[in-house]
Amino acid sequence: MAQSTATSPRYAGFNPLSPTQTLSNPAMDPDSAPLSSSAAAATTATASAAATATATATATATTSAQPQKPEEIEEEGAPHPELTKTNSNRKTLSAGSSSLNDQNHNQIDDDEDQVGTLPLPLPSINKRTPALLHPRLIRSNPSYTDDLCTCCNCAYSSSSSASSTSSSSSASAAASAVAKQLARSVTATSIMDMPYNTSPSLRVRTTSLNQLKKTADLAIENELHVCPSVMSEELRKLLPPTSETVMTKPFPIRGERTIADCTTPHVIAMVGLPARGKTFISKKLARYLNWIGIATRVFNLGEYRRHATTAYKSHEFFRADNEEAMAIRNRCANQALHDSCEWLLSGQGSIAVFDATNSTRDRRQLIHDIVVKQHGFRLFFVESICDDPQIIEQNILEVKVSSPDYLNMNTELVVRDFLQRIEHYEERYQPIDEVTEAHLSFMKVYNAGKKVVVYNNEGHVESRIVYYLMNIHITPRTIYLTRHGESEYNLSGLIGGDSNLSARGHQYANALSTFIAHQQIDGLRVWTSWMKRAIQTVADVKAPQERWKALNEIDAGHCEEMTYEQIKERFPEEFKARDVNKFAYRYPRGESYEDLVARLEPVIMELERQGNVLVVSHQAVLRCLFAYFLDKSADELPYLYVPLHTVIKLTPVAYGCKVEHIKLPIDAVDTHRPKPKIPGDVSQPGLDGLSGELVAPDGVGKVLIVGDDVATATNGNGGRVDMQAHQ
Ligand SMILES: O=P(O)(O)OC[C@H]1O[C@@](CO)(OP(=O)(O)O)[C@@H](O)[C@@H]1O
Repeated sequence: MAQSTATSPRYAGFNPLSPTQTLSNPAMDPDSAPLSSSAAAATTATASAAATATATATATATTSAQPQKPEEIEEEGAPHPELTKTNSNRKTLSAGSSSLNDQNHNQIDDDEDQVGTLPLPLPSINKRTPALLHPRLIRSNPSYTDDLCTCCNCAYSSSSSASSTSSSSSASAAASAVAKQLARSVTATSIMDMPYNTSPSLRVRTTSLNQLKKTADLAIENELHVCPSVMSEELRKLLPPTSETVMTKPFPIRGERTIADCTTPHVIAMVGLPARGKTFISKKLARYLNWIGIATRVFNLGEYRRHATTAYKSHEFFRADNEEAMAIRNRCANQALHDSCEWLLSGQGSIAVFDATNSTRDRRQLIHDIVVKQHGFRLFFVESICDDPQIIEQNILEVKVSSPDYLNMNTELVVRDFLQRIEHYEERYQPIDEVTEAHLSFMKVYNAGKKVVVYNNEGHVESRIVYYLMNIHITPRTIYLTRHGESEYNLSGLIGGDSNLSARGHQYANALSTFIAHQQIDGLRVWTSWMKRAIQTVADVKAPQERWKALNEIDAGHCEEMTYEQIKERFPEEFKARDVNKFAYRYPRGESYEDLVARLEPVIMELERQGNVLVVSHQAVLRCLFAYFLDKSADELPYLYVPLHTVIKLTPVAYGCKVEHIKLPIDAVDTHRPKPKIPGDVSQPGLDGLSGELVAPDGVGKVLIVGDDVATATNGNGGRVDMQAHQ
């Protein structure tokens, strides 16, 4: 990724109060590294400070308020990829094909019908009950619009009660409605369906609600007939989590933080010409948001179109005057948007990413009308603008060539056809305009992150998205993950602690340095935890080294330096509870995997900014990092197989990651404890059957065994070793 010439201070001068900000990418800005100071030393950043915050308060929105017709089909989204490697067969694109077309603002609106059912496997929709909705959503429902609560003007009141004659009786009736909704949600839904019901504190709430469910009698229901603002603390705890009822801790854990921050569903709508990396951004963003605990799903219009028709024969399909195709495209766009909103309403997710070109003002207005006005959701546009022919070319060659649209087609023809497809879009493309579309909230990413503009940032979720997208890059690189060499505690089955390497652990340290030297990795940096076993493992690795406290192993609290058997014996209930929900389980006075993910977010952010990195850490920590790159769920994460004396090599490709497991030929104990069939059982073989075998679970990668010739080769001449500590 090209480096910006203007730099910004931490968070790139990002100021939510400023309506327009032009930000530089902080990728090489030492100040913006969350934990790293040494990263700064390595950067060649041309970091002048001060993001050019060209805050222009553009107040007048001249956008037409008339009902909009979806005039243009906004599809795009062939399979994606990281627009990375150069290709020797690369064709040069005509300069004209990549130019942005800011003209054609007077475009026709094609007709649109809201029909069209696609055979997509969408989840069944259970509407959220109002009690589970954010007040904004309740307000957006006509039956809840008129009367607000007399206590606090919240939306816990409604006009739905025909009997309400005064404001107080209206409030009481409304409270009653809410209580009924609550009771209904307790009985019929939904707490167990909440995406984050794994959080320990939610577990408490779930239990309470389940009890309530059992005993739900009139008395309890009556007690709930008050606005949450005046409800007792006790009662409020029983409410399903809404923005009013979730009490976050000073350092909230993942699930709680998520619910509190993301109570209002969001639609992230992509904007941009084809081959501008929109699908890449969508998928990567979704992976990140899911990993931090915000349930996110991508709705890719290209997939809808391919389900709807096999009519695509050539770029002619995308001509603006192709009425038949336009009708199909419009139907698909409407359906995808409709499904996004339904999915959010169902309560299954918090963020829907609408991956389409959305390249005209009218289309964006229509999206705004549906998402914001009709549903009361938040809407954030992410426009990817690219006039660098090389990036566009790479994108076409690496992603579009393998698109189902071009099965069995010669590469040259694909490139030609796709460039013509882009031209059809260019005829009508209208980049987001901060004057005529001043009511929108958006960011613009230029040339894969060289420059970023943020406008009307509305909140925390948007800020995180902006920050994340400012940090990712598409430069080819490789990340190596490995655990420390076998430790003395590993040998005796003790968890945690800070022991030294065993004799075999030292052998692994030698083998690792040899392996790394043989790889001849350009600009490699080495990150380790602060633990002795990790630091000893890279003693001979010749590359700049950094120590991250955030990479320390999971804190087992009272169970530190015990074997699993000892924990089972001394704390049987705790031991069992961990097996029941290993992701959410927090050791007494220690951490959970959920906590670990939160602790590791800055590491991921910094990893995204870096080039080649070797991370030497621990079993639980590496599971979390691995899960981010492989898009693994919270259920799978704590059981990912990360054996000792094995290097996991991750190479970004297309929209994902190539994974190689490279086992160096030094024996080690197996510390993997599979999920037992019976919680708390230490004798039974696990459910995943991984114990003792080096396999690449789920076929996610291949296992390579590096031969003795490499492992015993002499160390290469290494580079400078500079040590930095991170806290
Ligand atoms: O979450 P589980 O499966 O217990 O694995 C984490 C454990 O792995 C261990 C080894 O048992 O990690 P490591 O040796 O990599 O530091 C423990 O220290 C740690 O508590």
